[in-house]
This record gives sequence, C-alpha cells and structure tokens, in this order.
Amino acid sequence: MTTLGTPLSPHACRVLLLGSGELGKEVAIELQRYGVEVIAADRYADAPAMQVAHRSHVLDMLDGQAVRALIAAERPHLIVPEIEAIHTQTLVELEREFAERGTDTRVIPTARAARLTMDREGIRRLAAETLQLPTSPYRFVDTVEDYRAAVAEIGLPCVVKPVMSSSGKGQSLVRGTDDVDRAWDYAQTGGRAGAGRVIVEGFIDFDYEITLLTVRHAGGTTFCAPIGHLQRDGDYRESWQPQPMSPRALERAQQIAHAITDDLGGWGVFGVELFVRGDEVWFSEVSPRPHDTGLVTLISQDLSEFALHARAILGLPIPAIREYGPSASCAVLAQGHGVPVFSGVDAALTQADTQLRLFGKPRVEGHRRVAVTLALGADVDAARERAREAAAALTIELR
Ligand SMILES: Nc1ncnc2c1ncn2[C@@H]1O[C@H](COP(=O)(O)OP(=O)(O)OP(=O)(O)O)[C@@H](O)[C@H]1O
Ligand SMILES: NCC(=O)N[C@@H]1O[C@H](COP(=O)([O-])[O-])[C@@H](O)[C@H]1O
Ligand SMILES: [Mg+2]
Repeated sequence: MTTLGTPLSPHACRVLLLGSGELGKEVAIELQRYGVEVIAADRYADAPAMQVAHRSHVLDMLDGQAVRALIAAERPHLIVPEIEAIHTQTLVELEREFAERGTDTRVIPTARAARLTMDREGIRRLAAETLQLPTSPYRFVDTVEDYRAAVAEIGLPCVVKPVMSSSGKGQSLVRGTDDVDRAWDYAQTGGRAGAGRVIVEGFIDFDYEITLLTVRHAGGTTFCAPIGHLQRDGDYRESWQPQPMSPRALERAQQIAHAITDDLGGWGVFGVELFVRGDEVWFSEVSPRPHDTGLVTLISQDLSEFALHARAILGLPIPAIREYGPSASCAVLAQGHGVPVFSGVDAALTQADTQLRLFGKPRVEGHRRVAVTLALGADVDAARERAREAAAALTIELR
C-alpha cells in the first residue's frame, strides 16, 4: 500500500467510491482526514460524496466497460462500492487481473462480496444453502406464472422484492390475494435495475429487527452494539442504539454475523440485518459497507461506522469503540419534484445533544431521503423522541 497523508501527489493513496450518496459522503470525509485522495463516482452529477471528494465522475455503473475504463484511468489503490447496483462481474474480473499483474489494487471488502450482495439471490443462497443460517423461506421467480405459484407455496403474508433493489424500492408486503398482482407489477418497475427476477419471502413476525455492524479489520472482527430500527415500505425511518437484547439472542446474532462476514472476507464494515423473536434470530441480508441504519453511529460512538470503514479498509488499528449512550437517528424524506430548500435548521438544533446532516442531494423526483437527525437521550425512547422532534422542526420546500 502507498503512504497516507499526501493526496494529489505521486505518493497519494487513491480511493475510488463507486456510489456517492449520503453514506459515501461520510466515508469520503473520514478518508479525507487521513489525507487520502478521494475520487467519487455515481450515475448523476453533484452527488453528496462528490461534493467532498477531490474529483468525480458521472457514469452508468451497471455498464462494465464504463467501470473498467474509469478504473484504468484513475488507477485507485482501493475500489469501494457504496451501492449494490454496480457491474460487479467486472470487479471480479479486475480483481483477478490485478492479482495476476501483482498490482496493489483491492476491491472492498472483496469483489466476490460485492457480487454476491448486489443480488439478493447470491447472498440468500450463500447464507441459507451453503452456510445453513436461518432465513425466511424463499423462492426466486422470473415469470408471473411462477410467481403466483411461489406465493401459493410460501403462503400469505409474504414479502416480494426485485433481486436487485435497496431502500425498499420495488418491495411489497402481500397480505391478501388482492395484493398479489400489484406486488409483481411494482417489483418489475420499482427496482434499481429494471425488470427481472423476483424473490418471494415468507413473512417473519419478528419482535424487533437489528443491524449488527461488524467490522473486519487488521486486528480481527469487532461488533458494534446492536442497532434497532423501524422500517416503513422497506425503507428505514428511525434507528437507535443500543437495542436491548437477551444474552442468547445477542450471542446468536453475533454468531450469524461472524459466519457470513468470515465467508465474505476482506476488510471493512458490514451491516448484518437480522430479525429477532425471543431468543430466535434470522438472517435477512448484509451490506458489505456502512448501512443506512448505522447513521446513528454519527452520534452514538467515538468512531462512527464511516470512521470504522475508513480505518478498516486502510489497514489501520481499531483497538476500541467507545459508546456515548442511548442514541437515535431519524431519516428526513422529501416528497415531490425539485431542488430541496431547507428551513427550520435552527429550530431542529435547539435541544442539547442533537445533530443534523443535510446530504446536499441536488434534486428530488418522487421521494428521497435528504437529511438525518441524530440525538442522544437518557434512554433509547427519549433519544428517538428528540430525533423525531428535530426532524419535525425541519421544513423542506422543493423549488
Ligand atoms: N421476510 C420478511 N419478513 C418480515 N419483514 C421483512 C421481510 N423482508 C423484509 N422485511 C422488512 O422490510 C425491510 C426491508 O427489507 P430488505 O432489507 O430486504 O430491503 P432493502 O431494499 O434491501 O433495504 P435496505 O437497502 O434499506 O437494506 C426489512 O428491514 C424488514 O423490516
Ligand atoms: N439502503 C441503502 C442506502 O441507504 N444507500 C444510500 O443511499 C444512496 C442512494 O440514495 P438515492 O436513492 O437518494 O440516490 C446511496 O448512494 C447510499 O449512500
Ligand atoms: Mg435491508
């Protein structure tokens, strides 16, 4: 690896972010603190991470040739996927070529991890079939006929999702027979990569769900305290830390997280999503990168998940993670069309121990997460309430 501290020089450590949203923005800021040369890429201009990077590129990241050309031009030391929707087969090929040529470029955490998690089928088959981890029952289908048969087999209620999607895009909860065809149509139109294969999952009636942030770094594997979260329409609205858990459930959650992240390998933060009922734990999915529900760590820990990702991928030590106490985050969504214009930022910050991030997304078409509020509290409920109040104090006009 090259040296840290002198970007824009022949000695620079160059990191290419493939995806430049709000999560990548915080990773870019953390990398900047080590004097890393940060190059941000996404499908549109002025994405959040681009605004804090040394330079940026706009490209279709599902186009393998475009991804290959970008990497050839920038010659990054680390390639850091920030979203799922990337031509990950190209990353797999490039990783092999780098190894053959002895080039010291690495894909974070590994190209295989990026490939398996870009598609719900890859990661689900690995978790359920290879590693034998408990998951919801599931079927993958390509046609509406097979889909209807799968729904009949799995039973109602069930959850329907495009294999390539995130933040709940294209996802439906099918409660009754009236919802079946609508869920298929939405899965075909609402995903992040167009129509195609769909997963039908049995509905898990969990008590609560968590993200277990798991950091693989030079010194081993470290877990953050479990993050509880609330999702609506498959998209996160609130998260809090720590989520109270029984010792058995926590132990089980850590075992599952260890198994899946050890198999995926490499260095970096993983967001392991789990459903919990009593002492029972199910694996749902994993992000081989910081997780949106982990935004709460911007206030709850001395090293946020973004700081941890930066340290881990650079091969730096993580001797301890200090927790500041019960904390919460509340996602701020804008609805409509136009350029977001914020007011009430002062009102949102009147309470002590409250923070805010405005992502700087250039436009909203439909609905889009544009900010997050963060709060500490005497307990998790108080922290959640304070974060919700801060979010309610914001007004977003779309011009
Ligand atoms: N089988 C299931 N049973 C019960 N709830 C589910 C199931 N699958 C998904 N959900 C609910 O929907 C949420 C989103 O699902 P999932 O994580 O698979 O979607 P996603 O689009 O990948 O979201 P993200 O990218 O934000 O992680 C889950 O966190 C959970 O609340
Ligand atoms: N659940 C995954 C997630 O939260 N990803 C985060 O959202 C961005 C896309 O936002 P956009 O859809 O507003 O462009 C991604 O770039 C990433 O930062
Ligand atoms: Mg998820």
